[in-house]
Amino acid sequence: MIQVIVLSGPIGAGKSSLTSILAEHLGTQAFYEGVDSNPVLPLYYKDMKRYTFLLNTYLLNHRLAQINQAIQEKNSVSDRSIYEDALFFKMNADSKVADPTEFKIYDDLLENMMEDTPGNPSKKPDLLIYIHVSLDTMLARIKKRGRAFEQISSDPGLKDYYARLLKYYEPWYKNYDASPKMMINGNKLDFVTNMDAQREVLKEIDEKLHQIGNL
Ligand SMILES: Nc1ncnc2c1ncn2[C@@H]1O[C@H](COP(=O)(O)OP(=O)(O)O)[C@@H](O)[C@H]1O
Ligand SMILES: Nc1ncnc2c1ncn2[C@H]1C[C@H](O)[C@@H](COP(=O)(O)O)O1
Repeated sequence: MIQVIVLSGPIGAGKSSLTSILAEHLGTQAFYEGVDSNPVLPLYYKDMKRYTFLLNTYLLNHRLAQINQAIQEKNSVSDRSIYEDALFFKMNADSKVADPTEFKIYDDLLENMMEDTPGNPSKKPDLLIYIHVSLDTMLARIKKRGRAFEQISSDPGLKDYYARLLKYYEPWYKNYDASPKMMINGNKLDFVTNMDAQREVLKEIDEKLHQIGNL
């Protein structure tokens, strides 16, 4: 049986942290998006207009390869869904940072790639876990993690970018219908350092997995 769990949520929400906690709890394999090995990401943060299409093409290829691995495992956990890339791209197209035609071509390609085909396993996840955070939490976590190209201290314009990104997340989650979904309160629950909070989050996820019959 194929069971894939994917995390989703804004930058710094805690997706990678919860991915490793959950995979360890379930005794299953974790898949990470490989930020440090992504050659386009640092270029993107320097020049979003030029690199949005290339970054998303790179990510589409990378995430599809990862999905093909993840669907072979039982209850594998991935630290970001493929569907969120379109959210970033759409936001950039809406604000004229990216070309709307480029977005349309990307979006059609994504839809084609994710379409179920007879005789092949579905690439869609079995559960999407969304970590909700406020802008303050998001900014604090980005600062705490300290990835150089994400820091507002070196590029103050990123504050507005992060605020806009957050605004795109709420309707995105509301409209997401590719699989069952659930929301975790990433503001309230410090599942990284507080073991009670961690147990609470894992309990919520176990209950959801039982409910959808995947545990
Ligand atoms: N719920 C949480 N409570 C406290 N700190 C957190 C929480 N989630 C993540 N962090 C911290 O915030 C930073 C970003 O977390 P990370 O898991 O890398 O986020 P993401 O993968 O969503 O970008 C890390 O330093 C991590 O330890
Ligand atoms: N599709 C994307 N467009 C722009 N930037 C993206 C996209 N996917 C990921 N990113 C960025 C955001 C962060 O800087 C890193 C990693 O994301 P994280 O939420 O920290 O796991 O990549």
